[in-house]
Amino acid sequence: MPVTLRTSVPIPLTDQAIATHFVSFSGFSDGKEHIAIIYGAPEEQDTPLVRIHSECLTGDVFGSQRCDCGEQLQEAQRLMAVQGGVVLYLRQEGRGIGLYNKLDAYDLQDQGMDTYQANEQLGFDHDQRNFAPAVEMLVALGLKRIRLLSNNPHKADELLAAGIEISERVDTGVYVNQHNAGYLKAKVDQQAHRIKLPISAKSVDSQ
Ligand SMILES: Nc1nc2c(ncn2[C@@H]2O[C@H](COP(=O)(O)OP(=O)(O)OP(=O)(O)O)[C@@H](O)[C@H]2O)c(=O)[nH]1
Ligand SMILES: [Zn+2]
Repeated sequence: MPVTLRTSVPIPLTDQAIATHFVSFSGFSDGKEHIAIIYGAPEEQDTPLVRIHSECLTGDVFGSQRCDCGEQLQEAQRLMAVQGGVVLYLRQEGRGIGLYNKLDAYDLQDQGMDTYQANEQLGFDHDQRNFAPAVEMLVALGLKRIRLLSNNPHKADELLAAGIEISERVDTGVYVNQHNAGYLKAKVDQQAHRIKLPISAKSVDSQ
């Protein structure tokens, strides 16, 4: 059964003049409530900007500085307020391990492990995410050619393998601070994320 559109509801957002709609879907195989936030009319653009964002309650909602998720989401919103686009918000908290396990993983990182080792210590893959729901949402929305706002090359690879054309890979800004420097370094060193870290951050331990 293909994933299909369920409802599209206008939800005006603070400080945004552009029309925004929250779109729900039917038929996700993982049973989760993934959501698309539509800015303007991306279906009328040749190559709309798309941000595939994995849920991060700590960063997205509360502004945690242990990661860069909150800033990346705000950047996506700022860009899309001007040029339109789509945020695909995937309910894959903690790279797919869930919130409580992510907090356990933070505990292990405070004992010296890096973000990927901590996942494995807890019995998970280093990254448990599945980007098929993002592809399914793009197809249901009729968007097969996009500009992808992400530093993660694996996301782009998975979209390409699923037949989505990426006309441009747009890197996000670099949001480094004293609490997330090790985490960002691990993403660069181990997963080839395209984050240009300042030299001071390159010298910290991976976390
Ligand atoms: N398991 C685990 N998940 C984390 C940790 N820090 C952040 N996350 C989760 O990681 C996800 C974001 O993934 P990242 O690897 O930071 O970035 P990305 O989405 O792959 O890449 P970008 O598109 O460039 O943002 C969110 O679901 C966060 O909740 C951590 O230390 N452990
Ligand atoms: Zn985060």
